[in-house]
Amino acid sequence: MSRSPSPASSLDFFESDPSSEEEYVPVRRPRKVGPAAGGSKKLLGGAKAGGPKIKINLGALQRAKDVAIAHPADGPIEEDDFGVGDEDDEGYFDGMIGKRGIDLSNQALKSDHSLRPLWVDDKGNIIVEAFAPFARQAQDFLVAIAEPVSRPSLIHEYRITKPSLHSAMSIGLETKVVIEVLSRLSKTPLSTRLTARIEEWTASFGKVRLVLKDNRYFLETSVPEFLQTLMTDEVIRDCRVTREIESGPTVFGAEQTARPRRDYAIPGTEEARRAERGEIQADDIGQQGRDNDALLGAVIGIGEADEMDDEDDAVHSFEVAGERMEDVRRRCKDIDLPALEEYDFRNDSVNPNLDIQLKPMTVIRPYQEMSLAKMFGNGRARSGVIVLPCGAGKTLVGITAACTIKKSALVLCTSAVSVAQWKQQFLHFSNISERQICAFTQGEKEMFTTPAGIVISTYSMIAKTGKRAHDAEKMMQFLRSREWGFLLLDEVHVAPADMFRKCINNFKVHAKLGLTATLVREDDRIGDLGYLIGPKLYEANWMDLAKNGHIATVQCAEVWCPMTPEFYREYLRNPSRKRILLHAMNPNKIQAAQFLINYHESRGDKVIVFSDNVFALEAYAKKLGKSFIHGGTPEGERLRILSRFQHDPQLNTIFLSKVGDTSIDLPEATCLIQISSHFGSRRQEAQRLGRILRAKRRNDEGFNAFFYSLVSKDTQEMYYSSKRQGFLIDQGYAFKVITELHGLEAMPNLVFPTKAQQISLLEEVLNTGDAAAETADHYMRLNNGKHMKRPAGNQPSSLSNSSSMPAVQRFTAPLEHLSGGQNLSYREQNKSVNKELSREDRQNKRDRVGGKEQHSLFKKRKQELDAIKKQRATGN
Ligand SMILES: Nc1ncnc2c1ncn2[C@@H]1O[C@H](COP(=O)(O)OP(=O)(O)OP(=O)(O)O)[C@@H](O)[C@H]1O
Repeated sequence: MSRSPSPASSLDFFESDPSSEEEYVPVRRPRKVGPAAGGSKKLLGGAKAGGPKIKINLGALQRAKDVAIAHPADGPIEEDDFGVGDEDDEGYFDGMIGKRGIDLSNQALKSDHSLRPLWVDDKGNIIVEAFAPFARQAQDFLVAIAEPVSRPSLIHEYRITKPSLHSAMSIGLETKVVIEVLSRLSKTPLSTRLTARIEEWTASFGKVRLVLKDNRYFLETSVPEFLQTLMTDEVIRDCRVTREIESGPTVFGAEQTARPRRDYAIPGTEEARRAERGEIQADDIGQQGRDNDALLGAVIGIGEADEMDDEDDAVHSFEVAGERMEDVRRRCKDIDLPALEEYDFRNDSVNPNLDIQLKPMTVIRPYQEMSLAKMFGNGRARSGVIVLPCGAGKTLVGITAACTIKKSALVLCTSAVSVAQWKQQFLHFSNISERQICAFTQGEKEMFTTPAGIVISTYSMIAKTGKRAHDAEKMMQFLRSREWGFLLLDEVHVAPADMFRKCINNFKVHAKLGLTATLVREDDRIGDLGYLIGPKLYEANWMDLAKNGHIATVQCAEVWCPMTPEFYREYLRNPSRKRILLHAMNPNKIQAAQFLINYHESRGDKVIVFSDNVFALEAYAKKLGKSFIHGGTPEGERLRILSRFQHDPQLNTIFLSKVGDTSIDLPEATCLIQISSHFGSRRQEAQRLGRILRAKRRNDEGFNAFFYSLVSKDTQEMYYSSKRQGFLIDQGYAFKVITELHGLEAMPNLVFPTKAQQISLLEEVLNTGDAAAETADHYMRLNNGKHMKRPAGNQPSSLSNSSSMPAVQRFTAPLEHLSGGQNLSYREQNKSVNKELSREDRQNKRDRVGGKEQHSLFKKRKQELDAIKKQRATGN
């Protein structure tokens, strides 16, 4: 089977069967094609019981994720199918997968291994044969106990980690159940090392709780040794609050920790409707979930999980300082006594109830119900994170959680647009009245007047430091002074950023729920969510949701556009800042964009073209006669363009800068073309794809949405592009490479058809100042979000059909301006990549002074000076 990019050379694949093996070979650069790739053909699987030793290379499996293994039982799978031996390629998949591989060399297969779907190694790496019997049940179980690493069509990967086991414990699974079920699903016996590790990692989970009572936080445990550890720990001791009358820890009765069963239905579910009609009693509530557990137990041969045995005799507790919450949580995690946060909202008589419920017409979907069942599984509200794909309805999940808890709630999101959307959705899906819900943004600063209510704000608004306006300060005091039943964090992956952490720690909150589609950051802080918010409670499988019509099925393609020789020559010669502009403005790319827009408009699609580079955005849009929106487009014009895109059959394509990555709900859009993007951000790629996942037509027979990334060949864009795709590939999306667009050259009105025109474009690009993205985005930032008059002759004209290049004014600006990303309240980029680029840039500058090659005499002198400096520094 071939591992090189698909030879697809035209758009024919639109019409082809998406399940066709030939068409969906995973797309990878032919980095290493040679003897190693086609090397030895050792036996990999299909062994007899007790047969040969097994060694699987995960990195290689990654490459083979979508290679169809049609009949695994029919014969041995050969290493070549997985590209084993192509070791040099490993670094290519950095960050996507454990590179070490899964080693089962000391394990013998069980006699009925073909019935069991899992390969499990002693480090907790798991490979699932998604085509095997019981694979479905196995995956439901794995989602609860392990981290999904990659879930393409046939081979899935998971990894057991400490946080993933804590998530499992937090939703009520027991250590022995985890081991028992894993062992039964595995083709080989579990190693003692792994079982010991699972036991060790779960031993103390759930034994320590962090509880908010009367505006004071307490650490609670029923295990005396843990109490001892906590009270003697240096950090925790430092966070302890001792009051005169309570010098020692307080002791409560057993009822404090008893785990109740859920005896209320989650609003919006069939169960809730049946309970309302009196068809089921309190005792039967939650039975469906228990039945499912029993069914899994029956399939794998064990009984229903026992109730957690934590009803000890007494609970010891001591107070910790509210303002030291982050330290307490982090320290508890570090000493392996993670503090569980649960809220017994039904028995909270201190905080007033909020009269909120879902409107009768609101019906939540099965996966939304499943995620909420994890949060409310034992009758209390567990703090944690729910991960659902873009467009899958996270807002309704959050609203339903608020309707279940029925206490005052604080909702934080990333922008003022999202605040407005959340408010509107609360009013749409629930019975909350305008009096009970308010927004806290630059423009709105009201407080609710009822005893309980909802406040929606942004992370930046809450995290703001320094002097605030009087009304904003009053609002903050109001927020800080009270207890909140529920803190809802939208796009929770932003929360670990330094400036936003205080949003979590600033308030007295009982239950926290984080929502996100992409639990990824390009730094390593995503793990902090575990102690900042709580464990991951649920993560949906994108492909399953697409199969069931909840999100659209998307065909993804990367279109390789060769650089014209003239552009490439300049690309090689120029520093990286200019290079970005050169590969974005490559005439072949502009033509490819024109061709794809025409093709999709003629099919009746609505097209969004994304460009982070605002200079390119304007240039493309004007040249192709399309509307565009970026940070500098006035609000009224933005709304007008968006509304026309939705309703006007004459306006079928819009160009969007980064401002459209999130929070723009355009269910009409069915095709996305990305012409320039912000380095290697996997999250941005997923969020952009999210714009078409909610396509209105998604349930039409045979409907596909389309996602293209236009990449200038042999430039750094290719590297970033493959990095960006990492997250989506792990969700099961296959990116097809298109190397040629048939019919492009014959297209009437093709832009830049002659060499002379291309060279004139090149001249314009080269004459453009380094801060080529000087656009209204920049003005927005300078003017603190308010619009500012642009210089004469450089007015944005979003609807302009002029074919001229945008007027440019020269001024200096940092590299980020080139991406149009400076207008976001939260930016994420691969720091190491940026460092590399600026280092390269500095080096280029050093070598070139005033655009000319530095004279060798200066170079030599510089080397001498460097040597002297070094000598001085080392004292020699
Ligand atoms: N159960 C449901 N019933 C009806 N409509 C729903 C349901 N769940 C979600 N929706 C609708 O689906 C659309 C997408 O939902 P939402 O905006 O909450 O997605 P999201 O997951 O927050 O996406 P993103 O991550 O892109 O912001 C909305 O129009 C919402 O009203």
